[in-house]
Amino acid sequence: MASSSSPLEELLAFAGVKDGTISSPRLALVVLGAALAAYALVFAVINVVDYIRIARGLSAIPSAPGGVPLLGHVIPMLTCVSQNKGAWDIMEDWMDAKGPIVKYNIAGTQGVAVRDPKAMKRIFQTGYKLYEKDLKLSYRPFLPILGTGLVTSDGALWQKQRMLMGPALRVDVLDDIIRIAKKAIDRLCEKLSHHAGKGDIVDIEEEFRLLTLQVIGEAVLSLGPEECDRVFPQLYLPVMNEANRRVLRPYRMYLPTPEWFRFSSRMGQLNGFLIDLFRRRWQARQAAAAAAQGEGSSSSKPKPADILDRIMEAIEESGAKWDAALETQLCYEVKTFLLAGHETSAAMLTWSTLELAAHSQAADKVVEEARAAFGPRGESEAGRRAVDEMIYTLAVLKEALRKYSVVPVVTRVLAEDDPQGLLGYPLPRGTMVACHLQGTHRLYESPDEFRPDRFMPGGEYDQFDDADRAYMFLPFIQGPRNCLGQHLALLEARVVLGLLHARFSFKPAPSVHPDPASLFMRHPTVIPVGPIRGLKVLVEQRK
Ligand code: HEM
Repeated sequence: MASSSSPLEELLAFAGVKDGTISSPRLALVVLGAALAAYALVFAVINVVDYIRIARGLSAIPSAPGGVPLLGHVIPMLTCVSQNKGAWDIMEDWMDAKGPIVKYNIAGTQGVAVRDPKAMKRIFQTGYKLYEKDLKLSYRPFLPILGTGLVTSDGALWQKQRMLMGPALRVDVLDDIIRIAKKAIDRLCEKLSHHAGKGDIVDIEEEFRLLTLQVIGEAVLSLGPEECDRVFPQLYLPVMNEANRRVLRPYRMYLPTPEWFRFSSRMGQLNGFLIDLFRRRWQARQAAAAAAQGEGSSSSKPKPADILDRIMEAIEESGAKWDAALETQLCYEVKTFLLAGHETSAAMLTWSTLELAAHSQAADKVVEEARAAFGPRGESEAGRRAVDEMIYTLAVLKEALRKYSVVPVVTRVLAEDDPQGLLGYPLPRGTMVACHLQGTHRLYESPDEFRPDRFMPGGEYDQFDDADRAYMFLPFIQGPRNCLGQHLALLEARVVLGLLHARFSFKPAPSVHPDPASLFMRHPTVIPVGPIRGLKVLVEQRK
């Protein structure tokens, strides 16, 4: 006859507990297992309670169509790519169907998507401290690169860094940008002159990527074009590519694959390269300051060479100690500038070039402005004032940013309950908020049409209500966390777009782009959003 014992007795027997004496290391396993199970249970209960709290808080908000129990809206998000739509396009469909605010649920993460300018004002301006960066999801794959840099920090650290970095990207550095951008575009034009009129196919999107990286590399670190072309394609670009892959395949962050090891090794080398450069620069500054003091020199400080010099000046003035923590933080900031500052600008230039190829009158106006500022063949240097007068070129760039929303969505997560909430709906702590910049940009008349005049004085943009206007154009968002590089980006792009078109005209290569309609289709998975098949062009000298 089989003996019948209870599960508890069996567990005690497995653990070796006999007659109140402990006789086996199996007990440790049982205790560990029990502790893990208890932890998992508590974790699950907390999550369920939290889920219910957020669901209740969002109950009055219209739900996005297409959700199913448990998975929520995961399926439309995963299947949209097969229709050449991005997750952001699906969100826009939701708002078209349900209004300016909808709630969604992606496998248990509950959020709302909004596109109304009044909601944007709450998120970016009046309530910005409540609406924190979402580091757990959207920015997670980029954290090894951006760390606690400006884009991915919050609270006191962000405030301190913004105060320190802000001035380095404004004011007089902008004059240097014109010179740096002109050199870069002169080099690209020299390269293009070998292809012009020969039927050669040029990957202009890739050329813009290299050019904007050279500009930011020189503006921030005084790197020459050869050094930029040597260091970045080897270390920085592969790291960025892997981070981008991790957005759709987050498991790549954890699996110790050969790519994972290559990523870590390149990160280490890139950090090493930057920190070595910082140390040499800092020591040179200290040595120069000591020499000047020794000579009793009272001459004024030399003009900073680049953005790094300006940041170091601010560090010296703040009295901060140079140590490993400061080096690491500076490394994050510089990588943030590289990341934030080149692909976005390259995407803006690519779309603008594509639209100018399709709108010859707009191209003629850009050419006219560039020749007025830089001379008939772009041979002269131009000052800030002359470039500021290129207002139509600026309108072209803004219209490209509006029509294509290269950053279509930014996400936030509510740090506390927001009783005022968005569009009359209070929101509970923990809600994800998709600020749908693309949705806002489509609240214009005939949004699919490319009309730079919208951004000319007295144009459609100027006609918006005073209270809303600033929140109707959000490529750089708005408020205290707005893009620190926006003036730099628009200045650089005016020089590049203007001089490029003053010298050449472009036509999408028919052999690569046989279907003209697909030229204007946006990439569904990569931010900043570029054309789905890139942009390969034929080049002609402009008369
Ligand atoms: C067309 C070009 C650009 C676009 C469309 C763009 C767009 C944006 C957007 C949408 C944000 C807000 C991100 C968020 O809140 O989650 C942002 C932030 C930022 N951008 Fe840009 N950006 C551009 C160029 C640049 C350049 C050239 C630089 C630097 C040289 C730069 C540096 C930054 C920094 C440091 C932040 C973080 C600001 C903060 O949180 O305090 N950006 N940018």
